[in-house]
This record gives sequence, C-alpha cells and structure tokens, in this order.
Amino acid sequence: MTESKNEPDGAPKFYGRRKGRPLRPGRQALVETLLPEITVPTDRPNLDPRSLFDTPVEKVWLEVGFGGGEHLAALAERHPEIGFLGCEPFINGVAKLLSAVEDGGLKNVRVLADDARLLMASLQPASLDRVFVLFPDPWPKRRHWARRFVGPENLPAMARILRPGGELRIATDHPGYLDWILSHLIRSPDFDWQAERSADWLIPPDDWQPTRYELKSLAGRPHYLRFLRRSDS
Ligand SMILES: C[S@@+](CC[C@H](N)C(=O)[O-])C[C@H]1O[C@@H](n2cnc3c(N)ncnc32)[C@H](O)[C@@H]1O
Repeated sequence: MTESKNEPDGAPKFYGRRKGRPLRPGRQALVETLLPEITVPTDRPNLDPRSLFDTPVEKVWLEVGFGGGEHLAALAERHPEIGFLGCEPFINGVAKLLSAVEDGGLKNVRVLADDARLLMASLQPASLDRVFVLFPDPWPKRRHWARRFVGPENLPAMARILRPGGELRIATDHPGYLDWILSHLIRSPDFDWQAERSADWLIPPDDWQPTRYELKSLAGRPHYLRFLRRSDS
C-alpha cells in the first residue's frame, strides 16, 4: 500500500493505493473515454443518486472499494432495476470494471475512481438502500487501526446516507478486524445486527455474489455481516 501525501486542504487523509501498474492500452482508452461519462460528481452537495442514471432506477446501492469490480458488475447485470455506485481509487481495478461495463452493456453503473468518503459526503441523506464494504483493508498493525474504513468516522457517514431499514453489508476474513467491526457496530446507535445465531455470519446470505478477494483468499474464514439502518436514531 502506498499512502497519498497530497490531499487537498481540509480533506480527510486517504490511506490506500491510487496508482498501480501502467494500464494496458485498451484499458487506458476506456479510462479516458468511458470513465468521464459514468463518473459521479462529488462537487454537488445533496446529490440525489437516482438523478445520475439515464433510465429510472428503483433503488441505489453503493459498493465501497470494489477492487476489480467483479462483484459490482455481476450484481448490476443481475439487477438492471437498481442503480449501482462504486468507489475505488485503484485505477487498474477501475479499468477492469469499465471493461465489464462495456462488455455487458451495463447502463446502471456509475463510478468514482477515488476515496468513497468524498462521495458519501456529497450524497443526499437516506438516499441509498444498501452499502457494501467487502473485505476492506484490515490494517493489522495497532498503530494503523485508525485507518480502517469501518470505524467511528465512517459509520455515522454511512448511517446518514442509508434509508431507515437499508442494509450495510460487510465481509472480512481478518479476525482482528472482525472484532473491531463488531465492537463498533454493536455500540453504534444507528445499526442493528442481523444475525439470529452467531453461526449465521459464516454462511453467505442467499443472494451472495463472491468477490475476487474472497475467492483468492487463503488468509482466513470469511465472515458475512449484515446490519440494518435503524429508523429511530
Ligand atoms: C482488500 S481489497 C478488496 C477488494 C474487493 N472488495 C474484493 O473483495 O475483491 C480493498 C479495496 O478497498 C479499496 N479502498 C481502500 N480505501 C478506500 C476508500 N477510502 N474508498 C474506496 N475504496 C477504498 C482499496 O483500494 C482496495 O481495492
């Protein structure tokens, strides 16, 4: 992971990879042509995400840190009635998603090739039905825990943009991050954990679409966590 040292004044510091290997020429061309067409603006406060799509969508779902976009593209193909927003600062991953969007003729995908916090700050309150944070970077060293995406800063931000009853889906295979996520979410006034039995978290939800990281991971056992946005907070 490389750290960005050039955040604009006042912007939260981003810890992650913005760059990567040079793009193949075909992918570079897609980044230059398709990305501007489907990029989500972050300079419009109170942005209604439904207004980003050319055809009406029933709901909007957001995926934070989509990696190569395999999960997002598969869901977008399965649910043409839903608008999908994806944020990923790793440009090689964005280029992969763009290939899938082009190959699949997907009209219901919009992308921010940057830090998800920028988009979250500009979205209208209660404008999303679901947020996915799948296998976020675990930042295992104690001195880096403050960088973890699921934590005290981003949970209220995600609660703000989810509608009451909307779902926050998180997956991790890192035992330390799992404890961290649960300890923060159980204390959060904004979310209820959806697990009838503790073993539920080892079984993916019925409609689960595996992610690339999940399929490649040898690190540990994935845990699947679902939280619903409370209506009374
Ligand atoms: C371990 S990878 C998992 C990728 C994908 N979700 C999967 O399961 O295959 C975590 C991803 O989160 C992205 N990421 C980290 N911080 C982010 C942020 N603030 N906003 C958006 N994406 C972020 C990283 O660039 C990386 O691609």
